[in-house]
Amino acid sequence: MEKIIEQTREYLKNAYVPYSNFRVAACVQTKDQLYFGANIENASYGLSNCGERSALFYAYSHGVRKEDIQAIYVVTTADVITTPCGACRQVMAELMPRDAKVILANDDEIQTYTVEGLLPHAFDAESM
Ligand SMILES: O=c1ccn([C@H]2C[C@H](O)[C@@H](CO)O2)c(=O)[nH]1
Ligand SMILES: [Zn+2]
Repeated sequence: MEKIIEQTREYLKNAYVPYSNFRVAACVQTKDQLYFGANIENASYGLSNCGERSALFYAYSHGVRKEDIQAIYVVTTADVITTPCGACRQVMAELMPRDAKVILANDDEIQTYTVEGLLPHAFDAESM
């Protein structure tokens, strides 16, 4: 776990954050691969993409599918552990298994959640 967090931390430098200056890096873990991403902002702020979604979309773009995913790691340098935004929780509920781990880390601490724990009763394909 610490090794993957260290590798993910390397991607903080790739975050494009001219507006918030808040860097987030993420890593999607499958049985045998790691897919990294970082947050990418836009002058039209609402178009900014979080680190979590960057990593998930990158993994899917390389053929990864829901059942392949074991965990997503999310790394910041914030003083407190920050949890994923609502948009990312909804995307995680669509693209990751409910019991997949969401591992959050800053410089001092690691906290582990699940997709279900962060977004219980999610709206999904079965809801329609
Ligand atoms: O869990 C989070 C929370 C925020 N951000 C990004 C969005 C924006 O670029 C910046 C400030 O909200 O951090 C993430 O990438 N992940
Ligand atoms: Zn988000």
